[in-house]
Amino acid sequence: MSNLPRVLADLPVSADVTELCAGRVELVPWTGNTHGVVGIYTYGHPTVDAALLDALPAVQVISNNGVGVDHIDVAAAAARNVPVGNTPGVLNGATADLAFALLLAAGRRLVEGDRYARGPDFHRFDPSFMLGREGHGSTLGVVGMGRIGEQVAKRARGFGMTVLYCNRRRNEAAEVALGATFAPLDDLLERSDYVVLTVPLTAQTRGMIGRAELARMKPTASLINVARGAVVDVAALTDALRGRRIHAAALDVTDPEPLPRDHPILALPNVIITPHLGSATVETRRRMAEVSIDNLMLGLAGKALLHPVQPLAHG
Ligand SMILES: O=CC(=O)O
Repeated sequence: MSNLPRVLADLPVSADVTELCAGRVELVPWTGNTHGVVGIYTYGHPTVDAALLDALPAVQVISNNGVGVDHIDVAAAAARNVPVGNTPGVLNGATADLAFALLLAAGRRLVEGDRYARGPDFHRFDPSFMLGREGHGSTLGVVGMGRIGEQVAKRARGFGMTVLYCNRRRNEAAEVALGATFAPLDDLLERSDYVVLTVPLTAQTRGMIGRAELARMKPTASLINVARGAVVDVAALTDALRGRRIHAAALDVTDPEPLPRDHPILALPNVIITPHLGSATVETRRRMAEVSIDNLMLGLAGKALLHPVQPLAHG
C-alpha cells in the first residue's frame, strides 16, 4: 500500500485522469477496501449519498468529473462540511456542438437516412423521400439558459434562428448578446420548431417535459435532450413519437441510462439516441480531467476548490 491519499473512484478512470493522479493520489475501487479514504472522485455515477459519507468519515472532498451533480447529495455533503467540486465552463462548447448536431440530425432525419442508404431499399434517388424539417430560419427554444444554453443560442444565430428561452430567472446578458427572447415554458413549447433541454436535473426539473408539455409542441417540432434523461417523461415521449404528435426527438441522455434493450422507444424510427456524448471530445475530456483533479487536490489540501458546487442551486 502506498502512502498517497486514498480516493474512492469508479474505476477504471480515463488515461488523462490516471496520468494526472500518478504519484499524487491512490485511486481505490468503489467496491474495494475503503479504509482511510479521504476523497471521492466521481463522474456521473455511482450515487454519493449521506450513507456513503457516514461510512467514510475521513472524506475531505468530493470531485465530480463533469458538471451535473444530480448523483451527489450536495446538501448531505455540505452538512458534513465536505466541499463538492465540478467542471463547469470547460465543456460548454462541446455540449452545445452536440446539441446542434442532434438538432440538425433530428430535423433532417440523418440517422434514419443513414440506415436507409445502407439498406436494401435504396435503389435510386427519389425527390419525394425522407423529407425533413429545416434548421435555418426556424425557431429554437432553449430550456435552461445557463452556460451551455448560451452556447446553443450562439450557434443558432449563425443559422438565422429566432431564439426563445426559459430559465428560472431572466438572463439579460443572453438577451442582449444573443438576441434571445424570454418566454414562459408553455409559450416556448408552442412556438418552437426545436426545443433543446439544457437544464440541470433538480427537484424542479425532474419530469418537466411530460404529456401536457409534449402536447403543446408543434407536430413539426423536435425535442433535443442534452441535459439529463429524467427531465423528460420517457413513456409520454414514446407515445408522442409513436403517434407522430411531434416530428422527432434526439436524446443524448435517457432515464434509465442505458435504456433496457426492449424499451419501446428504441423501435421508433423518429428518435435518435446517443450514449451520453455531450462532452465527449478529446480536448474537452482533457480539460475536465484537469479541472476535476485540481478540485480534488485543492480539497485534499484543505483549500477552496476551483469550482465549488453551491448546495442551494441543486436542491
Ligand atoms: O453529463 C455530463 C456532465 O454533467 O458533465
